[in-house]
Amino acid sequence: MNLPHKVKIVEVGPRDGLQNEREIIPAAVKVALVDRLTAAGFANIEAASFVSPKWVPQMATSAEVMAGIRRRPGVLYSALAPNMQGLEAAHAAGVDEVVIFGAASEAFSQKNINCSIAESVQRFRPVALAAREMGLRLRGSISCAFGCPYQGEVSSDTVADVVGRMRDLGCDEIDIADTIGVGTPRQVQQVMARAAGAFPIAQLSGHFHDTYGQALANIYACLEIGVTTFHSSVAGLGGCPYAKGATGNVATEDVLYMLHGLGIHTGIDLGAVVDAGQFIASHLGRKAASRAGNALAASRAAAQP
Ligand SMILES: CC(C)(COP(=O)([O-])OP(=O)([O-])OC[C@H]1O[C@@H](n2cnc3c(N)ncnc32)[C@H](O)[C@@H]1OP(=O)([O-])[O-])[C@@H](O)C(=O)NCCC(=O)NCCSC(=O)C[C@@](C)(O)CC(=O)[O-]
Repeated sequence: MNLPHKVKIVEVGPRDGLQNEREIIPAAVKVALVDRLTAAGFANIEAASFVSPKWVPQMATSAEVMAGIRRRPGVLYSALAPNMQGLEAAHAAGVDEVVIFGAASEAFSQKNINCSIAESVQRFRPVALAAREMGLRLRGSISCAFGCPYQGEVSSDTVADVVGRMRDLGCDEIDIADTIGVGTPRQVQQVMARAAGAFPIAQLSGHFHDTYGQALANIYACLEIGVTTFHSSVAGLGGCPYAKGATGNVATEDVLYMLHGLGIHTGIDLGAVVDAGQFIASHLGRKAASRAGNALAASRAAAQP
């Protein structure tokens, strides 16, 4: 089986990773995290979210975060924007890419963005048009592509249908998200292959939460069928406030350890990501949820005189 030589990792820790934290994290800590991730070599960092602060209070400091970070030329800084209000705030804050986020589950769509799938597409249409006029890159994200915490099964037909709608809105990239981490490798290949019938596989990305410990296997399964973009979260941070019980995204350190071990180029310095993971974990007062990150940090500490 031929695996790709190069993979793009979108670091989503500062947004997906932190949005679910109960204690409000100072903007300066978020800025320091994004700066560390920039220095580690990511080409794309999801740094902020311009959603209603009543819905996700942790993301209320997004404009402050965007204003504080040290940008490296060529790096894409992304943010969620569910509606025109979010888009305008994201544009004013200087994001490079906005993410419209829908779902393949009607129940989740209602819980997360307070509207049906069809209504969400109507809401995204002016956002997509305006984002184009503003010269912003546009990404679409589809939650619950492998299962839903409210309605259970989700069909691959529905995923492909939503992919088609996101494509018609002009998305440059579309994320197929396992919000609650229930997908398994063969299912993931089937859903991705259906999605690739509606949108080029080179512009699809896999966004896996690791709730059931399947995320690395699912990424490997995606590599086998030609997916080359994945999302991950430093220190395995994360969870969705509207998907109770869902744990964090797959840890970036674990993904990098696997990809580099496979000889796949990412352009990212794993050691610097381990440092970033230890930094944010220590701020949050708990151990990082990355097996490779913690092992590398421990072996480094053991090697010190
Ligand atoms: C979509 C809405 C706004 C609809 O929420 P709504 O209540 O139907 O909206 P509304 O238009 O009636 O507005 C209600 C209030 O929110 C304000 N408002 C409205 N929009 C904004 C905005 N953009 N920025 C700031 N404020 C905003 C608006 O001004 C108003 O304020 P009020 O008049 O009551 O004072 C809401 O449901 C929402 O913000 N949802 C976001 C939920 C969310 O962020 N979830 C987590 C991200 S998705 C995710 O994590 C999944 C993903 C992407 O990672 C992939 C995966 O793993 O599945």
